[in-house]
This record gives sequence, structure tokens and C-alpha cells, in this order.
Amino acid sequence: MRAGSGRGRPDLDEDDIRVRARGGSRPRTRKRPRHEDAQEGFVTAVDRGRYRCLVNGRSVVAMKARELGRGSIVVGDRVALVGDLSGRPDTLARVVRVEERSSVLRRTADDTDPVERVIVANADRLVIVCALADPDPQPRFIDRCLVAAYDAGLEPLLCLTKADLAAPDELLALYSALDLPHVVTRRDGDLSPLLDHLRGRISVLIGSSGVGKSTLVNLLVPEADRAVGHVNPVTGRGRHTSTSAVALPIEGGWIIDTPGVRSFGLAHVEPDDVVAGFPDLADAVDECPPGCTHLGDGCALDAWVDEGRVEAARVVSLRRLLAGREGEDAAADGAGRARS
Ligand SMILES: Nc1nc2c(ncn2[C@@H]2O[C@H](COP(=O)(O)OP(=O)(O)OP(=O)(O)O)[C@@H](O)[C@H]2O)c(=O)[nH]1
Ligand SMILES: [Zn+2]
Repeated sequence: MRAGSGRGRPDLDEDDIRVRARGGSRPRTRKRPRHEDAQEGFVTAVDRGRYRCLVNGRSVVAMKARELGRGSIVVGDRVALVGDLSGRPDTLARVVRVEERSSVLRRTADDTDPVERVIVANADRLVIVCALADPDPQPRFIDRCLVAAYDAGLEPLLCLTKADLAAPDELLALYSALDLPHVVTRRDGDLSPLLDHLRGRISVLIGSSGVGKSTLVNLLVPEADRAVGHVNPVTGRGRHTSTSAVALPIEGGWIIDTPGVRSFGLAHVEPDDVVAGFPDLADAVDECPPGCTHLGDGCALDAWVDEGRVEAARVVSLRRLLAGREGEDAAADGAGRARS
């Protein structure tokens, strides 16, 4: 609801891609105009062409220099700025350079915007937040996020919330073959295991509606006060915001909250890289005939399921992602249901 509301259809940025686009999805080096006096900054929020950046410990609002063209600037970007860097109210600096990105995450295309847009740059960890109950856990959502994380080169962390309502064992069993780091949280529980994973890192939080993301962020970064949600993170004024990601400082690192981001797009991910998100199925897939789509006859996964050597649920999940990649709506279904 927040994402995209109130904005017209903006022009495509050069690093946004149509759902069916192939290739060209890797981070790229940008042109570098000279600005000797430019200062380094870190983008913490983006709203309607204004960028909030942390520069020398000060929070500065900036616009994009014309010479940067159509390329996007997103939360997590490392940028160079010139102009008024005082951070005083109603001042505006200029971003003159975007440094090469070490990773990019794209949100899913959806009905209102058929383009997978880059929403976060330079993250190194994806925290997949999933409730153990209320709403029920959604392994397909987790699997989709795992594929996105591995593809983007982010380390996944499974964060299972609401352990006071249900035990994590059944869900964890599904991922036991994966060597997937996880933490379990509960109401009034100890958050230090989670904090240990976040310290000094750039972590992105993703999860369906109601799983407890805001609750976690408010406990981890009390001054962020995410429950309020009506203060524009860029201008600081009380206007409803259309932002889709905000970086909050946490113990030498950043935690990036993604309100309104339903899931991450996979349309640009090659089938082999989707399969790579299921390392527990790798040995089975090795026995597939050359060029196997894993969706039709002769796929070795069927035999492995019949022989009880892999979890049927995992194969179903992989196939849903592979089949749904062309029409992202189908694949996003698992993630979308909990939102409605
Ligand atoms: N029992 C229990 N309830 C929790 C826990 N964490 C959060 N909740 C409750 O779950 C509900 C949803 O929590 P939020 O933090 O708003 O969830 P969210 O993921 O931010 O949801 P959206 O803002 O819709 O994306 C609230 O009523 C919380 O109080 C928990 O560990 N245990
Ligand atoms: Zn196969």
C-alpha cells in the first residue's frame, strides 16, 4: 500500500529491468565525473527524488546531479556528494557519483509496476523474518528469499518470530540439510543472538505482513520508532511516505527495513541459479538429463522423492519458483497471500 502510492509511473531507471528481460542484471561500474571536493556518503532513505545520506556523521538531504543520468540511487548506495553538506533544514546537497555496488536486491514486479526495481545496494545479509504462528509459516516465501539471497551474494539468516506461540522444530526440520543460520525470537525474549548476526553488517529485513518486523526493529533500534510510520524518513516531516526501504544504524552496521516490499524479484535469475537456492537438491539434480527443466518427464527429482532421498515439499517449492519465474505473480503467490 505504501509502495508506489501517490506516485505516477516514473521513468525507468537504467538498472530497473522488465520482468522478461534477460542479462544485464549485474551491478555495473558507473561513469565517474571529477569532483575533487566531493565527500563520501551513505544513502539511508529515498523518497521522490530526494536522498537522505549520512555524510561525516551528519544527515544530509540531497538530489541527484544531472550528469548522473537515469541510473537509480538506492538505500545502501555509497555516494559522493558536493554542495551544502551542513545538514541544516532546507539545504540540499548534490550526489555526483554512485560507487560500484557489491550487491543489489530487486523487489518483485507487481500489478502496479511490472518492473523489478533495485531497492537496496551493498547489503551483505538477508534476514528472512518468518512467524512460527499468526500468520502461519510460509516455506515458499522463505525459499524464494533464499534464492534471491544466494543470487545476490547475500548471506541469509532465518529469523523465526513468535516462538511463544509455536515451536520452531517442524519448520527447521525442513531446512536441516541446508546449513542455514537461524535465530528464534519470542515476545519478551532475548534478542542478543539476533544482534550478534547484525553487528557490523548491512542487513536487509524481509517478511510478510504481521510477522513482527516492526516489533523487532523497534526493539533493536528504539529511536527509529517504526510504529509511528508517518514521519517521512527523508524530509523528517509528518507526511505519509512512499519509501520502500530505510537504513537504520545498528552497532557499527545497518539494518535496512523494507516496508511495503512484498518479496524480491527472481525474473532475472537464471534457472540454474534458482536451483542453487536449494543446495539440498543439488545431488539429485546432478542426475538429471542434460537441459532438464526439472518440470517435465525424466527429471531425477521425481525418483529421489519416490525413494525418500529428498523432501517432497522442497521439490514442490523449487518447481513453483521455476514455473513461476516467467509470470512472477504465480511465484509471488505464497508471499502475497499473507498480505491480504
Ligand atoms: N505472540 C507474539 N506476537 C508478536 C511477536 N512479535 C510481534 N508480535 C505481534 O504481531 C503483530 C504484528 O507485528 P508487527 O511488528 O507489526 O509486524 P510487521 O512484520 O511489521 O507487519 P507489517 O507492518 O504489516 O509489515 C503485532 O500485534 C505484534 O505485537 C512475538 O514474538 N510473539
Ligand atoms: Zn531435473
